Amino acid sequence: MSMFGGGFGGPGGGPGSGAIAGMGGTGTRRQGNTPFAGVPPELAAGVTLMEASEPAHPEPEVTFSHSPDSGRLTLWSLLSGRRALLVTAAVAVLVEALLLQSGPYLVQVGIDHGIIARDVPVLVFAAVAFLASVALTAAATAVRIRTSGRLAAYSTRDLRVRVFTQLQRLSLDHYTTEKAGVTMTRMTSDVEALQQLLQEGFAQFLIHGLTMVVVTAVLIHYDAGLAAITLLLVVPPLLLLTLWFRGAADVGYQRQRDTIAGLFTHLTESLNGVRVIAAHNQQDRNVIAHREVVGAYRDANDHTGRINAVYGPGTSVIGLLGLAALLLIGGRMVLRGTLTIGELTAFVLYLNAFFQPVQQLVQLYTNYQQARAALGKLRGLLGTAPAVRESPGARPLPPASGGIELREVTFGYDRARPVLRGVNLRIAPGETIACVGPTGAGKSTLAKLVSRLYDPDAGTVLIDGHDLRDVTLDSLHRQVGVVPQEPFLFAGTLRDNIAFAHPGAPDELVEAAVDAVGLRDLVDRSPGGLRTILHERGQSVSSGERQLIALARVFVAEPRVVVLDEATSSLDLRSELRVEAAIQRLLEGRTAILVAHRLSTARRADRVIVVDDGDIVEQGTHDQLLAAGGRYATMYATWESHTATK
Ligand SMILES: Nc1ncnc2c1ncn2[C@@H]1O[C@H](COP(=O)(O)OP(=O)(O)OP(=O)(O)O)[C@@H](O)[C@H]1O
Repeated sequence: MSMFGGGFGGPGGGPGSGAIAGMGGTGTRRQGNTPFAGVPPELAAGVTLMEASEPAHPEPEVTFSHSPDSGRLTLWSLLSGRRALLVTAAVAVLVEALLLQSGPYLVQVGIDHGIIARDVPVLVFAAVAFLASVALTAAATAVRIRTSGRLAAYSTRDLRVRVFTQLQRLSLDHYTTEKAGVTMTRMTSDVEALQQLLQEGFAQFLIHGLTMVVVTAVLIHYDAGLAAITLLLVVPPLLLLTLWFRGAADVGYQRQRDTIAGLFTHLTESLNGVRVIAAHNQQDRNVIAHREVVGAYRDANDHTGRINAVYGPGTSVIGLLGLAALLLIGGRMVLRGTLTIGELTAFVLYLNAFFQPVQQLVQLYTNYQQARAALGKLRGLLGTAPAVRESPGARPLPPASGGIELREVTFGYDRARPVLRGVNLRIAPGETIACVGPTGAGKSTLAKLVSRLYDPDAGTVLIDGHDLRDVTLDSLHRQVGVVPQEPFLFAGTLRDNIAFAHPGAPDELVEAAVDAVGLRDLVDRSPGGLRTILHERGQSVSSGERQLIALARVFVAEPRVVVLDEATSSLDLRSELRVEAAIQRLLEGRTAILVAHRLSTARRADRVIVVDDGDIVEQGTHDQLLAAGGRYATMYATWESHTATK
């Protein structure tokens, strides 16, 4: 499915139309010559059969809310949501760990009471019991892998949705400070590190931990003296080595997380800027830069590899030395007749069983460290409060007539350096205001405050007398439409993009938007009409067409107020005239704030305001300002002479 409500199937592919039929664009809008033209008659029977065996995919229960993420993210919070799976996995782990320890005991029984005592039935019993324990262990392992796999899959699915919801909730300031690559790392490798721990790590950790406890108890039961000597020989050096490893691994895995975030950051930036890089012949430099970030990641991996290379073989050597000591001491006890051959064999096997988990635990510890580092980063992201928050008592904005007021508004991206200072402005319902001024003066910032992408540091922005902070964000965004400076198109159909803000929009409204903004040509030229698939970020349409699609999108959303940040990229004269005509049509009967980069747009507005030095320095109609001979008049004269020479 596409990310839009209608999907490729468009409005017809709603619930109940079936997965495959939905892909084909069910209902009245199928087109005979498109790739999604529906199911050919000769395949219909097969498709019905397949649909019958399709599992049900109910509508997802996820709902979006602007309220901050509640609850602290912990490993337990990830697991506790599915208690039945958790209990089943825990029981399977317990059974598996206990069954695994029956092997050496059965070998001892077979040797001492079967072979040495020449008792064939006991030998057969020991062998059959061994087989049965192997079969039962396999069954318990299968149940454990299945349940822990499901547990991990469901928990990380929930976590991904939770993090994604938070990403949707965060306001613009977060995205200007946080790099996209870092966010990508949170959603990919950090979540995967947790998934790995939940899927295998925890179960293995429990199995090996239990094994070590059981084995110690069994060794003491066989011969407390021998167990004490052997364990005293191996446990202290093992403990020292483990303590060293813990400290070194903490640093190593943190470094690994940071360097992979750097790698993703460079990758996403390079992909987004691929055209600029090619146009400026910077591929060489970019490859070198990428080599550096990949190199940092390689160094971090190399570092953790070196630590593991010391710890892994180190524990092996300690284990083997322990075995050698056991052979020597235990062998002498057998010779003295205080220990049987079978007991010594079981002792050797159990000691081996004690060391294998140690090796595994090392691996698990590294896995745990990675997951812990990831958890910390994800917790930070989930705990970030959006700068623009819905107040607890927020009420829906009633249908607005569109009167806007800025009262003593002061705002700065950095509070210490305000971009706007004590701005006052009243806009009557239905009035079009053009905002002009030198670059960096704060025009777009003013527009962003009206659409509540940021909140003022001081003062108030009101719509129909309601402070924007007192109304719900949903109701505000429904009534205030925004056309950004650089329109963003999603991969999907032309229709999906036009009806983005209102996926269920009737066809008549979408068609009206197409005609109103002058997109009819493009629709008629495209092979699939409105169902033509656009490439990611609208790469397959021209920049003028992208602007028209963005205007059509707002037309379909039918807001009362339009905030339009005019694109700075220049178009050819014909496209520019088309965009200007589209803007005129879009603004009919609506309150509008235009950030005008072309003074031809300003000329047509009801009122022009000149923003400079953090405030409105002039305002009036185009003619009034020209007559006043102030800044606007100078700007206009410069603009006119410039366009005349073009
Ligand atoms: N996200 C941001 N973080 C920090 N500073 C910002 C941010 N966005 C804009 N600024 C700064 O705020 C000031 C006003 O920017 P704004 O985009 O409002 O200017 P503008 O008048 O719309 O300019 P232009 O005509 O070039 O679009 C500039 O100095 C700019 O560098």
